[in-house]
Amino acid sequence: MRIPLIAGNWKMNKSVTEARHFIEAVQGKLPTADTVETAIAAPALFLQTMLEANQDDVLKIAAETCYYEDEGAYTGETSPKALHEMGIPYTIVGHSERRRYFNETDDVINRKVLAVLRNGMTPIVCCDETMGRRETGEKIHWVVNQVSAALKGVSAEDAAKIVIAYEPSWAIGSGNSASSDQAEDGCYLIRQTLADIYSDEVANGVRVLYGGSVRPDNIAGLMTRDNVDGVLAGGSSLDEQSFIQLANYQNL
Ligand SMILES: O=C[C@H](O)COP(=O)(O)O
Repeated sequence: MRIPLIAGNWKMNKSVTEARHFIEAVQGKLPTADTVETAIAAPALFLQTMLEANQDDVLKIAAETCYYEDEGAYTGETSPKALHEMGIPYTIVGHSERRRYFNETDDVINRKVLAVLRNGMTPIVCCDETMGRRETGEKIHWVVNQVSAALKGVSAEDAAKIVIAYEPSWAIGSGNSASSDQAEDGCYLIRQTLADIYSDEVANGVRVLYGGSVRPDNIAGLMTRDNVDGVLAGGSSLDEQSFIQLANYQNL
């Protein structure tokens, strides 16, 4: 059984103080991890404060990115080794904003996936899709290529542990979520790609999330779909009450 994962991605928002207040506010209000797992990915400079405020340890504190080397002369980068040492379990890799604004290529994303796994963490690998490609029917190649490139050299054993997020660019921050049919299509395609690369067993164990304008008023419909195992929410994860609602979507 795949335990749903409701994850937030704060991007470059909030201050350290606001981050601490958020974590304090959600204590005791999130489902226990054996029913629905919850995570917030935040800028690296907030993580220690968030870990310290996370007294009940239900919420997973995650990173938004990291570098693909463990240490060395890479000014300004975040070490996956150091993240693991802090107790960070998840790191987002290959978000479309990293691809677009920081020129992350499939090769860089693949190296980061390998680095996150090598350091005992789980990558949340983001898979993008542009409106133009969706309309011209190129979606299949685009999604399949991104998943295949990101997982190059990843063993079946490691692949079984990863999380993949299907995040169409046209839905991110637009207020227009994919419909539940579109989300299911994208997540199914990713699972089929995993089955082709590895096996049905691996594909059926991997959690595939949908991301793009997920809100408390549309999460329940998305989560009814067979291949949608959770969400990666941006804007609606910034407010604690909204995130608590997302996490408790089964009661909405
Ligand atoms: O990682 C999260 C996605 O970029 C979605 O962001 P959004 O919920 O603000 O559309």
